[in-house]
Amino acid sequence: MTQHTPLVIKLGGALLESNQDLAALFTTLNTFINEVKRPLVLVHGGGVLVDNQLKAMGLTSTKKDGLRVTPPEHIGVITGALAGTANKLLLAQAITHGVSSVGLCLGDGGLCRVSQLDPELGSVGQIEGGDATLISSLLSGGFMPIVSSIGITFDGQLMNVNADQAGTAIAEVLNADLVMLSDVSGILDGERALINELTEDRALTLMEQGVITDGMAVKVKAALQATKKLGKPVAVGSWRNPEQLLSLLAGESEFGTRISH
Ligand SMILES: Nc1ncnc2c1ncn2[C@@H]1O[C@H](COP(=O)(O)OP(=O)(O)O)[C@@H](O)[C@H]1O
Ligand SMILES: CC(=O)N[C@@H](CCC(=O)OP(=O)(O)O)C(=O)O
Repeated sequence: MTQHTPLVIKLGGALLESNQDLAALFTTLNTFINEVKRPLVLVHGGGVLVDNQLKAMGLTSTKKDGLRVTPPEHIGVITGALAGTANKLLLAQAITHGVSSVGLCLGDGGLCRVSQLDPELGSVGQIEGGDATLISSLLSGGFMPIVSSIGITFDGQLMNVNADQAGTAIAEVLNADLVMLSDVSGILDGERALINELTEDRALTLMEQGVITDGMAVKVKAALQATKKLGKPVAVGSWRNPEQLLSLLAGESEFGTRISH
């Protein structure tokens, strides 16, 4: 990782359930920003929050191949959970930890162009490229963008985009380095042991064998695509070990799983 290459960190939504882990992570980010002085962008999910909000509204939700089936009547609640509550909780953490930040969604400034992925999934979006202008000017102004995975189609429909796909797409738009932080130490093999280096061939085998499943399969597929487009590995690790994260961000240590093609 070179000094001025932007770094995109994708945060999995389970982090939002723990104030202690949130505080530890933002303390680390503050240190990173002050010491390493590298442009930083956060992209976040919030799957757990979406589950809770839908349940509270008496709505049931299903997933297909790790993606949430999103009937158009659910998109308002999901937008509220992701672009509203999750985004603003993270912004609040940034403020209280002294990190100047701006909360955005994929539609702001044309950051990501989004279209419907598959009519069977309803209001689920896929990203077809984007425009780094807004994020670049925020980074130049010393702000850390915090981006939710809600997108808007060219004809104004709100879309629920998987946050791993949003993270990889934004890393591609910025030609950034990418670290994906989840609730596990990295990608685990059939014996639940951490895999340090994961290549495409092994990833495909582990997905076929049902060892990498659900949200992790979506993450690995998105990461594999990003490693090809970016020409560099993507790291998947835990938000539970911010000290390790700092070493990784400083280019000092191995961390979680490195995915390469
Ligand atoms: N081989 C695997 N290694 C690690 N986690 C896996 C694996 N296969 C499935 N998972 C599941 O994937 C989850 C992480 O994916 P996801 O819930 O989408 O995370 P996030 O919200 O952080 O993006 C883990 O908590 C775990 O339950
Ligand atoms: C289409 C789709 O699956 N959207 C995801 C968006 C949030 C997300 O990806 O959150 P995590 O990073 O916490 O998994 C969802 O509705 O759960």
